[in-house]
Amino acid sequence: MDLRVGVIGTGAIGEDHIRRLTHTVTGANVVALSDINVQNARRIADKYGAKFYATGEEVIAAPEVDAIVIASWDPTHAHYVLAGIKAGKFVFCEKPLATSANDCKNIVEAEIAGGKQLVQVGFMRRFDRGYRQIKAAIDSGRIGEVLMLHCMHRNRVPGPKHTTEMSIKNSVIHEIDVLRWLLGEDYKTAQVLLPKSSRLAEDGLRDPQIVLLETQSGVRIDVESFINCQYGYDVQCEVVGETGTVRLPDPANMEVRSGGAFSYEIFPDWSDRFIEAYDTEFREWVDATKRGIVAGPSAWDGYVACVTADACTEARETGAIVPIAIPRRPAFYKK
Ligand SMILES: NC(=O)C1=CN([C@@H]2O[C@H](COP(=O)(O)OP(=O)(O)OC[C@H]3O[C@@H](n4cnc5c(N)ncnc54)[C@H](O)[C@@H]3O)[C@@H](O)[C@H]2O)C=CC1
Ligand SMILES: O=C1[C@@H](O)[C@H](O)[C@@H](O)[C@H](O)[C@H]1O
Repeated sequence: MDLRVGVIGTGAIGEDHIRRLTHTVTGANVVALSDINVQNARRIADKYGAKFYATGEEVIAAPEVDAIVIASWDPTHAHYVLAGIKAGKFVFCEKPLATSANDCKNIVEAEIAGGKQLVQVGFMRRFDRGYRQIKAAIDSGRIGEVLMLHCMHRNRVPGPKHTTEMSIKNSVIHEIDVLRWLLGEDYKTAQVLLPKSSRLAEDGLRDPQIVLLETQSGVRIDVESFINCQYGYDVQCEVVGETGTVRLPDPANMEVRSGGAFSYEIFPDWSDRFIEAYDTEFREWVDATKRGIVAGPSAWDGYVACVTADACTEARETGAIVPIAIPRRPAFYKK
């Protein structure tokens, strides 16, 4: 039987996930949805044959809904995740799990109190073919012990109402999660450097930013976050080991030789750049949910990412090197 999914938030990625659950992933069906933008949500409900509900809470309570996808704005996530846990339903929550570590802690505690893991966080880079290849290379020992990582996360232009804080809590949070997953260890300290700001960064936005992380074993990481780079969506990652390096491949795209020049298209945003990762993420989520388990990034991973992002925010505000106090992982969240 198909997994019957209710979606909260039908904006850019919410609609894309509805399309993917309907047309790309087998074994699932979007039966209910809600958004405060009622007109757009009704249009999407009609298009995909789902039932429109006036509130997210009604979607969660709907008897025909087995599992929830949350794709509303970041500050709304915690409330809906907690409601999903209370209803005993599986929840896929787009990143970040919440906008504060304290809200994440409440989610983790609620999940533990309920006695069953239900929540997966939308850290889709763990499902990307290139990052998976890097992980396999690291785990095989092919480049020796990892010493350093050089990463880049560039967006062409920021989304509406993007703030300096969001560059880390909404954007670099992807690196915070995926690098921790690649290395299999948590972070120890954070520092944020603020280079000269782009003149195209409006409303006082500090952009670019450089996030420096140190892991518990001493691996050093630099992440350039540049939200206003203008030329395209560009994610890079190079891992330097004792005996070699591995680098994230760019997605396959056509090469053009024309007019005396060689060119290679760079995607404009995340939706095309990571399309295969999102597809794989949802295939695996539907499969695991039908088996009654959480197999992807957990609420614990969302919590640790948020603790780290909060430390980065403090580091940016104070200019200090901030220690990152990662709580001890409960046995409930097996590694
Ligand atoms: N994994 C990834 O690579 C990506 C993740 N995201 C995450 O997905 C979420 C949505 O992002 P976008 O689609 O880009 O934003 P968006 O602004 O296009 O869509 C968000 C939608 O949520 C709705 N909404 C806001 N508050 C609501 C509430 N209380 N109840 C129901 N609906 C509500 C808005 O009306 C809007 O339609 C964000 O949390 C973002 O961080 C977004 C883009 C990529
Ligand atoms: O999650 C995402 C967006 O919300 C965020 O704003 C972008 O910076 C990220 O690259 C994208 O993957």
